[in-house]
Amino acid sequence: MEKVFHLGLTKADLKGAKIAIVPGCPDRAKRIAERISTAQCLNKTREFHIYLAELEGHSIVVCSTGIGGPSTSIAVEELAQLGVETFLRVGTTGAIQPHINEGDVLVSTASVRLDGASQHFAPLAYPAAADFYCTQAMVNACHTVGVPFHVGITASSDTFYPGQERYDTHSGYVLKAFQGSCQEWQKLNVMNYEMESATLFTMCAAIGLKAGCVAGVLVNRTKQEIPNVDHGMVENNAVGVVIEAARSLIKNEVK
Ligand SMILES: O=P(O)(O)O[C@H]1O[C@H](CO)[C@@H](O)[C@H]1O
Ligand SMILES: O=c1cc[nH]c(=O)[nH]1
Repeated sequence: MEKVFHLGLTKADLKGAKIAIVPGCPDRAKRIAERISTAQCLNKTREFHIYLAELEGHSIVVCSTGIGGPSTSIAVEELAQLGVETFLRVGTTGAIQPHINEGDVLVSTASVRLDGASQHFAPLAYPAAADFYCTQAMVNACHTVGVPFHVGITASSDTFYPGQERYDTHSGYVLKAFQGSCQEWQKLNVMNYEMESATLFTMCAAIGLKAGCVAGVLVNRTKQEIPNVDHGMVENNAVGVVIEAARSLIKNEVK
């Protein structure tokens, strides 16, 4: 098989891996892979840093997606061409409900589609829903790891600033379409904002793949805009959950 366009890998490179852990941040990909086992770096190209590790005797890929839907859709498409069937995103996030604390872990059941890329896979009426079994594995993993967690709906935006209604910007202006949107999502019981899950959930459901998403809370937007929490602690909590979720999916699949 030829190498896929962006990731520059062939099917043989993945050694039969069926599960990918997909963080946004390239540096996080390395830390996750090394926390799982001795890890092999398969490639580093653009925002895609790809590692192969071994979990429960099976190969597992860790591949960063970069920020946002377009690059996420490339990583998912090309990993699927290489044989991956299940995608577990682990990210960071901003909470918008007052009862959620920094460091808590949020498991997304579905996402508000404030992205553009998902509309290249299915019309807006189609839900951005996580796979049930991936979500169940994430929730069970939260119990196993023993972190405070919340389960619910995420707003997933193409932009970090206007789409998440941030006024602490160069212009201070937010397009009318987004003015009041954060309060609307709060009233509709949305837990948080991040930037990839809408694309990930929609494309995976539409093309017959499975996806779940967990995120560590860096900031609670009802209190402040700039995080002042230990990023390492936030990442550790969420990464611990995604690794345990992957472990249980492998064990249950394989038996
Ligand atoms: O920490 P990651 O996985 O990158 O996720 C979140 O952080 C980035 C924005 O700072 C976006 O990618 C958002 O989804
Ligand atoms: O507020 C936040 C924090 C992290 N990532 C986001 O997309 N939003």
